[in-house]
Amino acid sequence: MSTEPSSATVRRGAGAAYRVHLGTDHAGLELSRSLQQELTSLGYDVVDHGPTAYDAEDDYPAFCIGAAEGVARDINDNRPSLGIVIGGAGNGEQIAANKVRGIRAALVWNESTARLARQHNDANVIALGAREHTPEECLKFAALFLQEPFTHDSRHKRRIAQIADYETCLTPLACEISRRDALARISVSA
Ligand SMILES: O=C(CO)[C@H](O)[C@H](O)COP(=O)(O)O
Repeated sequence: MSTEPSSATVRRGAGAAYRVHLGTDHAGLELSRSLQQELTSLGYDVVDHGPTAYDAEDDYPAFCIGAAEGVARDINDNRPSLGIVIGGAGNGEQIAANKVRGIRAALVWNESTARLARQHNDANVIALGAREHTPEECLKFAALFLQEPFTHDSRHKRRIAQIADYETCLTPLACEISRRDALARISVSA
């Protein structure tokens, strides 16, 4: 049974290993369209979460949360999947994507942050600012993000697990740290 939302447009590339979910707003629509074409031609299985037409008054949250939910659904189904959310700056789009459980969305603004998003953060979504870069730069950032593996270094896994713990158990990390500090103070004074 397909898990695609009915509003999403799926473009299938030949031999795609990864599915890529895209969501944007009016500020990123042109870039999203050219990224969809490029990524499809590179063999990615592209899912467009909109918008489908230019509207200068549209709002990014639903489109970007839709893309992030697509990634989260795929991860849940053990399907290799990543997401790209685009806006004028990318900030609000990143914030919206990060509200979806299981999503680690990174704002990418150069080649280094594109690589580090995967290497250190195992980011499954990136946000791009279409008004901040040329389309060629954005394509390069997207390609670097999609191709870069996570390092699986234990320190990065530990930090990602701390974020996931907070997300799933709502155990406030700050409380945990202050509890440990308090215990340390007690053992020093004893
Ligand atoms: O980047 C964004 C959010 O972070 C939006 O794309 C941006 O705020 C849209 O601006 P406007 O409505 O003035 O075109």
